[in-house]
Amino acid sequence: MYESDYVRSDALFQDIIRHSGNPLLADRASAMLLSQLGLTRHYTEAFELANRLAARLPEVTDTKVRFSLLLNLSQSLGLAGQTDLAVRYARMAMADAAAGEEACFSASSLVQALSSGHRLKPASPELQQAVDVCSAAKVPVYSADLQLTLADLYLREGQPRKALALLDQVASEINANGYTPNKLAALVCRAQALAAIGDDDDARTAALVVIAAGPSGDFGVWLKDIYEVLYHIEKKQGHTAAALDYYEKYATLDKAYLDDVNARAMAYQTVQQHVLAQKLETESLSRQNALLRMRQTLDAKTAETNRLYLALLLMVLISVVLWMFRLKRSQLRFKKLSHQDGLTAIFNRQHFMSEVERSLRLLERRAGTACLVFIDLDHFKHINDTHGHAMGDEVLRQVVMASKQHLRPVDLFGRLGGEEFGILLVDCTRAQGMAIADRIRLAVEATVVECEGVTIAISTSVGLAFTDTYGYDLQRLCCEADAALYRAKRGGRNRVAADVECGIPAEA
Ligand SMILES: Nc1nc2c(ncn2[C@@H]2O[C@H](COP(=O)(O)OP(=O)(O)OP(=O)(O)O)[C@@H](O)[C@H]2O)c(=O)[nH]1
Repeated sequence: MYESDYVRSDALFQDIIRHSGNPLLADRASAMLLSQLGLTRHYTEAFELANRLAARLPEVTDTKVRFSLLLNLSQSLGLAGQTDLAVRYARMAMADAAAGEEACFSASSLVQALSSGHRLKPASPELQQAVDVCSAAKVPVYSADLQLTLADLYLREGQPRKALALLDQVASEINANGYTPNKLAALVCRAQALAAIGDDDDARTAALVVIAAGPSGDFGVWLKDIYEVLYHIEKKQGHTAAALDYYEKYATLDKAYLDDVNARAMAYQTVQQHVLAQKLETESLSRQNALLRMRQTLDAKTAETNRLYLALLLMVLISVVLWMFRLKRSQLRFKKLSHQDGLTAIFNRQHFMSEVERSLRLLERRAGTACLVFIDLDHFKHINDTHGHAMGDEVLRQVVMASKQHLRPVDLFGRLGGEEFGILLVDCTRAQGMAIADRIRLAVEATVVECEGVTIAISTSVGLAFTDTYGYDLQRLCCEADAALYRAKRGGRNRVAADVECGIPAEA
C-alpha cells in the first residue's frame, strides 16, 4: 500500500480479512484497507467498511488494533466531511494512545480532523498540543507537517510574513527528514506566502519547483494551489496568455477537487441512507415478527378461551340435562305417587277408574272382552275392632299381595276405598273371569295373618260384570259389579257373584 501497488495490497488485505481466521489480524487489515479505499477514492466501499468497523469497535479489545481502527475511522470520516465524528474518533484514539508515537499520531489525527472541518486556528490548543507531543516523540515527519499546517493557517489568516518566518524556521528540519511531501507542502505554502507579499519572482520560482516535482494522487491538490498562484502573478504582470493557461489548469484541478469533495459527501450520504434503509427494514421486520408473535399469543389465548367457553357450555348443558332428568324423574315419581294408593301401592280409585275407562275404549274399538271385578273384605270392621287398625292395614296389604298372584300384567288393579278393591281382567271370557275371581277369593281365604299368636280369619266377597253383557260403559259395569258384590254379601259372604244375565251360575 505504501508503494501505491493498491491492486496487490487490496488482494492481500481481502485474503487476511476472509481467510486468516484471526479476528485481530482481520481487524488490522480492515483498518488499513479503509485507509487505502480512501486513497484510491473508492468512497462508497470505504464508508461501508467504516460503518462495519465502527459497529465492531466495542468488541475490539486489543489496544493496538483498536487504536489503528480509531485513527483510520477518524481519517475516513474527515474525508466524508463528518468533522464531528472524525474529531470524536481522534479524541478516542488520543485517550487510548500510549505515550510516544501513538500520542503523536492521534494528536495529529485530531488536528487533521479539525483542519478538514475548517475549525482550526493558529492558536488552537489542539495544534499546539500535537506539535509538543510529536516533537517530544521525535516523529520528524509529523512535527514538520504540523508546522506546515500552522504556516498554512497563518497564510489563510492573512499573515504571510508570519507563515514565511515559520517556513524558514522549519526548513532545516524538513530538509533533514527528506520526506518529499513535507518539502512540496513547504514550497506550496512558501509560493503562496511570497505571492501574498508581492514577491512574484520568488513565488514563481517556488511554484515551478512544485510543478517540476509533478506531485500526483492526493498531493495533486497542491498543483491546483500552485496554478492559482501562478495565474495571479501572470495576470498581475500582464502576461494574459500565460495567466489564461494557468487559470485553465487551475480551473480544471479545482473542478476535479470539488468533484472529489462532492463524490465523498455523496458516497457517505448514500451509505448512510443504505444503512438507514436496512435499519428500517430490520425494524419493520422485527415489528412484523413482534406482531406475528402477538397474533400467535392472541390466537392461543382465543383458542384457550374458546375451550373454556366450550367446557363451561358443556358443564351448563350437562347441569341442565341433569336437572331436567331429575325434574322429570321426580315428576314421574310424583305422578306415580299421585296414581298410587299409599297403603297397598296399587292404583288409587281415581287412576284405576281412568285406566279402566281408557282400556274399555280400546277394547270397544277392537270388540275385545273384559271383566270388571269388585272385591270387598268381609267383616273388616270386626278385624279392625278386634286387632286394631294397624293389623287391619296389614290384612289389606296381604290381601292385595295374594290377589296379585292371580293377575296378568295387562290386568288393572286398584283400591276403590276402605277394604274395597277393583280389578279389570282384560281379554277375559266369562268363564275365565269367574275362575280368576274364585282363585282370588280362595287365595284371600288362605292368607294367613297372625296377631299375637292368633291367626286372623280373612274372607272376601267378589262381584263381576262382563262387557259382553253390559257393553263398554264404565258406569254401567260398575253398577252391575257392585250389584253382584251386594248379592255375594247377601248370599252369605266369602263367595263370587256375577251379573244376573249370566247363564252360568250367578254365584260360585
Ligand atoms: N285398618 C283399616 N281400616 C279401614 C281402612 N279403610 C276403611 N277401614 C275400615 O273398614 C271398615 C269397613 O266396615 P264396614 O263398611 O262396616 O264393612 P265390614 O265390616 O267389612 O262389613 P261387610 O262389608 O258388610 O262384611 C270400617 O271399620 C273402616 O273404618 C283402612 O285403610 N285401614
